[in-house]
Amino acid sequence: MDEPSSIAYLILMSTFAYLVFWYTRTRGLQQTLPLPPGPKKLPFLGNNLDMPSSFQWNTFSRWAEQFNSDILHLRIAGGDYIILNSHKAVTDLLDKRSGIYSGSWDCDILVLPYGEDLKAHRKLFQQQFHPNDTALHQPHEKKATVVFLNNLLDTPDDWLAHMKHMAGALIFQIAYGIHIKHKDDPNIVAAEKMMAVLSAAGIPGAFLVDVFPILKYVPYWFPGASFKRKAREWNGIQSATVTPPFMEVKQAMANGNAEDCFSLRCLRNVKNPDPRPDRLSSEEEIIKETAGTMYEGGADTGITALRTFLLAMIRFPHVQRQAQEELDRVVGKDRLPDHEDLDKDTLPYLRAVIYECLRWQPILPLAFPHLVDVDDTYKGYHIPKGSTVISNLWAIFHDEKIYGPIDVHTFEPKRWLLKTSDVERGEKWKINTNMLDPTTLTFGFGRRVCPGKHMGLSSLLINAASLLHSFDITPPLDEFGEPVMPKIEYISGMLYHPVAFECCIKPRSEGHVALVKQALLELGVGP
Ligand code: HEM
Repeated sequence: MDEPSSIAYLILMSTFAYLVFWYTRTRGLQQTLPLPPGPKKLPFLGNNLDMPSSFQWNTFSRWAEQFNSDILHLRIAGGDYIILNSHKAVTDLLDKRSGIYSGSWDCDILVLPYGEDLKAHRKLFQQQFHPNDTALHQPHEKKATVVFLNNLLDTPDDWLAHMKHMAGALIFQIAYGIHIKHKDDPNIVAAEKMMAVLSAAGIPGAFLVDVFPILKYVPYWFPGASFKRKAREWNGIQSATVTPPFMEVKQAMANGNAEDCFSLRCLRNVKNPDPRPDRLSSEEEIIKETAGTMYEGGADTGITALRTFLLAMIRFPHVQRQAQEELDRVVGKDRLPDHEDLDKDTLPYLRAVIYECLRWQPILPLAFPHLVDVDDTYKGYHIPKGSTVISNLWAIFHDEKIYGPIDVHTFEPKRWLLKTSDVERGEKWKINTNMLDPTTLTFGFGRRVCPGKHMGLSSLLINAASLLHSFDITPPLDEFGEPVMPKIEYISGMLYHPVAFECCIKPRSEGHVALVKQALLELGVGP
């Protein structure tokens, strides 16, 4: 061997020896490290019997206290589960180590896309649904809200149906450029059927499999495995829902009369389209699936948030009045609120109300499970590769160290506000930016953070502002004219929404009615 090649050989061998040493050392170290604490595991059964079937976040919080640890380990159906109960643990792992904590389950019944195509889906979102490009969603949000307000004027008791229609119509407009006018539009009917299958309220098993995806491997005949039959049903319905509207866009594009929308923007960039109008190339299939996830990810989450908002407005009338005073001062009575008004410096009280809704009753109390791709260590504990990592957002949102000293179980928007001396503008408050912004938790973490986050928040804000600007929201009256206050009761599920309740939604004045009618005319979106 000549000299240079023997040096190269030596370097190669020492690098190899070092890598072997490092690997065995870290593997050895990891395997000697304990798992995070948690309830005692039974042979074969692990923690299966410890798991409550509802409101799991309360049990996780109790265990965190009992084991004095913000990170817990459970073994359920043979799978490893890591439960994170503090903001620090969630940020350290899911945000800072997002590169290895962003895996996903290939789970049949999950609301959102999982599997190999995930990266392609996210790329399309990044390219064609960018947070700075508000033109793709805000004008449609405004229109959908005005139609919603008008429907409330006509049949206020049907508020939930109107809300669902508004959320569905908005997504169809943005995803496919399709104008949904009637509540029995076949697209909406199909989409609602799809979401009904997913509704955790009706299918506790489905909720459990979302949170504990390993359960999907239990056999069909297993007692309680009815969610598996639902999953089959779901696959068929999902395809029947997302294919027709996408084919409409492809056809309209070929005819040269497609409206600007997410699908069209993506289709324009396709390198290898299938020339047949009723077929899709693999590239087009990915766009179809991605557009489909907009409804799955964006419709029910937004409705859940608005339902909590309405409930809070009924239960806390003084909060409603303060928000209306702010809207009257900033927006006035001659126009409806616009997106430009929704900045946290412009309507700080409204912003505080929305933040408080997101915190008080989190839309997804356990966020979405992530998978860890490799063995890891945290706080001296071993985190096994393949563990499902669950963030207990409920615990974080009710952590007194973060959201105290005002009682964290009380609905109190003032916890978000600081007094200001800007008396000239009539401002009393500004948002306390030192308080942990709930939108950094509500929409998930790291590489998997919700790609519709910007739209989710802006649509929630414009709806809340417009509702309070035009209407008074009060409890229903009984036969003696006495108010019947709805209870603060929630249904345990992946999406956390209140038990059905009634409310009175009345226009604040004739002037407010006229404003809605006028806006409807101006936007050219007659009922
Ligand atoms: C208030 C409204 C919304 C909430 C609370 C919400 C929340 C979430 C959460 C928690 C996740 C999982 C993030 C993670 O794994 O860490 C997610 C993912 C997702 N969201 Fe949203 N979202 C909302 C609105 C929307 C909207 C309007 C759209 C689309 C137009 C959307 C589309 C999606 C999609 C496609 C995913 C899957 C992303 C992935 O798995 O990579 N969401 N959302």
